[in-house]
Amino acid sequence: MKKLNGKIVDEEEKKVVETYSNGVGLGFPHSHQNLVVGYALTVKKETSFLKPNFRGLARTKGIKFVCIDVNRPLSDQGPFDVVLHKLLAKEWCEIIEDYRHKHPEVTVLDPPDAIQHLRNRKSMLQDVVDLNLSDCHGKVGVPRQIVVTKDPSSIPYEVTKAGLKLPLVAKPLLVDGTAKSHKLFVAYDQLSLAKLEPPLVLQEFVNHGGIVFKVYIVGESITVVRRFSLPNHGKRDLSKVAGMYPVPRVSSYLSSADDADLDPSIAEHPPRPLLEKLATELRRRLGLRLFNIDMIREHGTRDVFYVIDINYFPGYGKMPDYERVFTEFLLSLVQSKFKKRIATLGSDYESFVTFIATRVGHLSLEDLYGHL
Ligand SMILES: Nc1ncnc2c1ncn2[C@@H]1O[C@H](COP(=O)(O)OP(=O)(O)OP(=O)(O)O)[C@@H](O)[C@H]1O
Ligand SMILES: O=P(O)(O)O[C@H]1[C@H](OP(=O)(O)O)[C@@H](OP(=O)(O)O)[C@@H](O)[C@@H](O)[C@@H]1OP(=O)(O)O
Ligand SMILES: [Mg+2]
Ligand SMILES: [Mg+2]
Repeated sequence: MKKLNGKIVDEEEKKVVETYSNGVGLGFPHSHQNLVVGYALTVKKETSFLKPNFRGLARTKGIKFVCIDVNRPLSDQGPFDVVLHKLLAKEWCEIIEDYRHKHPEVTVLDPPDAIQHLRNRKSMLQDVVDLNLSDCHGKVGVPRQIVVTKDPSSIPYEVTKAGLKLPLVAKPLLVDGTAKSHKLFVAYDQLSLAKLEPPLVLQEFVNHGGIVFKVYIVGESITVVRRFSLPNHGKRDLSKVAGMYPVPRVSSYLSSADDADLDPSIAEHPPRPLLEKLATELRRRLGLRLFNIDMIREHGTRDVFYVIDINYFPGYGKMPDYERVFTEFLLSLVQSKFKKRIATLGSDYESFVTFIATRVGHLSLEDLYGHL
């Protein structure tokens, strides 16, 4: 640790600051704006997301991250331009909701009730169902599933009634950030289903060639990575297999499947127009800007996809180039805020400011707007 500009910084962060301050790297113009981003994250998330490289790059663009003290009133802290948060406590949701209403000038990422929608594995997929994306360079649906809230002994009956085909993936209904909420099982026979612990969703297993596409959304940006997933089950194996098997967390591992030597018909990314449409619609319907979509391609097809999971503020630290993507995203939030301010002043004023800005090369639009 060393001191830089009066602040203690990590050696690695300092190196990044120096590199980008010398004009090497990103290629976006130097900015003099100061953007204060307050964050309320678990220590685990802070470590995996706010890595020195990212902090350093953001700093060169005038972005400062400030840790929110959840034990002190939020309005006494800051002032913030943006608040990033992923904490689960109910009290926190109330605090942040109240803060949003009292401070409409602050961009809160994202609204707590919209995040809450993703905390239930049924409601998280409902918007994909409603979207009915069937003719956009491919088809996107969700696997057939039922929700079981009580009486595990009734599960075999419910499964038969709904006509679900084995094997089934059993997932805890609520995703509450605990390790337990990520404990999944694949059930191969009706009897073992009765041993499961509700509340849960039972979802048909879809053969997909062992690859899952993680589609990361950061505002308008979409990044797709491939990860290893569960292998296909064969029809012949099915008659021999019984019981319930825990799902290993293979797809959470850092090792990406992007460089693996894969069958192109399995590895080919979902078509870009399909992803654009899906992301745009989900962003709007969910009212979220930071999430990821786990998608699989039905084995043997080219364009039939299933969304199996949507996560709020996922592990962006594992996303390639996330430092640049996030920095640009945070800067774009300020720009759109300025544009909104100008719009409220009327179109003549907007043309005037644009005219001045384009002629005063060394001043950025933000510098000018800052005086409004
Ligand atoms: N319906 C399905 N058919 C086939 N495989 C599935 C299905 N659902 C889940 N899987 C496999 O199980 C893994 C975990 O499932 P899922 O993503 O729903 O769980 P999660 O605990 O929410 O994971 P995350 O860590 O992404 O939040 C998937 O990445 C995929 O490999
Ligand atoms: O860090 P968090 O606690 O938010 O954990 C999230 C984890 O991110 P991490 O990689 O930073 O651990 C994510 O991994 P990726 O799929 O994006 O790889 C994913 O598993 C989320 O579902 C987890 O959120 P949760 O569902 O538990 O709330
Ligand atoms: Mg997942
Ligand atoms: Mg998940």
